[in-house]
Amino acid sequence: MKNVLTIAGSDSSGGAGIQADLKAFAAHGVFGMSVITAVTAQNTQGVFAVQDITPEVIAKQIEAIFEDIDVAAVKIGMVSQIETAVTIAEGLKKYNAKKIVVDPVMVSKSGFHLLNPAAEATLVRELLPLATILTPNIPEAEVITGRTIVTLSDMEDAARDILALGCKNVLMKGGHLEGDSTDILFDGDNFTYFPSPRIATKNTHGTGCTLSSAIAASLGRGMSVAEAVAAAKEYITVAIEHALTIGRGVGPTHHFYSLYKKAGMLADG
Ligand SMILES: Nc1ncnc2c1ncn2[C@@H]1O[C@H](COP(=O)(O)OP(=O)(O)O)[C@@H](O)[C@H]1O
Ligand SMILES: Cc1ncc(COP(=O)(O)OP(=O)(O)O)c(N)n1
Repeated sequence: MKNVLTIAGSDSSGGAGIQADLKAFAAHGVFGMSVITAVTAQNTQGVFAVQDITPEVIAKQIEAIFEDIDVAAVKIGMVSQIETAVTIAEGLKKYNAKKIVVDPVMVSKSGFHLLNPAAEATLVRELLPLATILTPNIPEAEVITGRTIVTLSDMEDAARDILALGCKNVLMKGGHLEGDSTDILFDGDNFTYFPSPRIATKNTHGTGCTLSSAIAASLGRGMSVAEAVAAAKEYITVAIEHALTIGRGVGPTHHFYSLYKKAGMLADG
């Protein structure tokens, strides 16, 4: 079994962050490991408090894993502070980590700043160049490029700008646009479109975390970037189609629908 690491924040409600990442890893048949960057008090209705983990403890978690275990791929999510981004970059360079998926998490769907705005430039400078693939949503791509993005053509232009900053591939996620939810992969030469009809649901908590972890899991299992994105897009689409009405707000994606169905574990068969 391949070992895949998530470096991200904890979501107490289990829909996003570390918890979503580990569920996605389990559903993809890889062994999940975690470096926790921050602990959030969060549920389906919002984020209510954050405790950042110190750079020393983040560095120790990275050291504990890489000194002992082979890491096939890494996903980076909530980074929160300047020192956090610098510490992660130092650790991943020290251990020559490969197959790195960077989800440049900035603001939760509920509007909470999970990344200190003062740390945006550091994230771009320190972590983006390490990325095998960067997976920004539209608002994140707008912050990174300074562009306004409303069309698929705007997404392509932003992808070109982002790749020029040093990552090897960029997946522009279309969840925040009107109409179909089309994601666009740019590898420096070609644009590949991954369209899906927009699913009518309010339950989209953790969609970005789920997608980036699914990509990391498949990269860790040896797929190419394009294959991993295609597989992850199928996975997130099923996870949103069967998203769970948990809590009073925006419910989480369903990581195990296909597995449970195969095993006859669903109430509706
Ligand atoms: N309502 C929806 N229907 C279908 N796919 C969606 C929907 N919302 C998001 N997605 C997909 O979920 C993934 C995460 O997208 P997005 O919501 O843009 O990211 P984030 O969670 O980081 O804001 C993308 O693959 C996107 O296309
Ligand atoms: C701890 C933590 N990390 C990341 C997020 C953002 O998750 P995302 O997949 O972008 O989904 P939303 O929360 O925006 O629905 C988070 N909320 N918490």
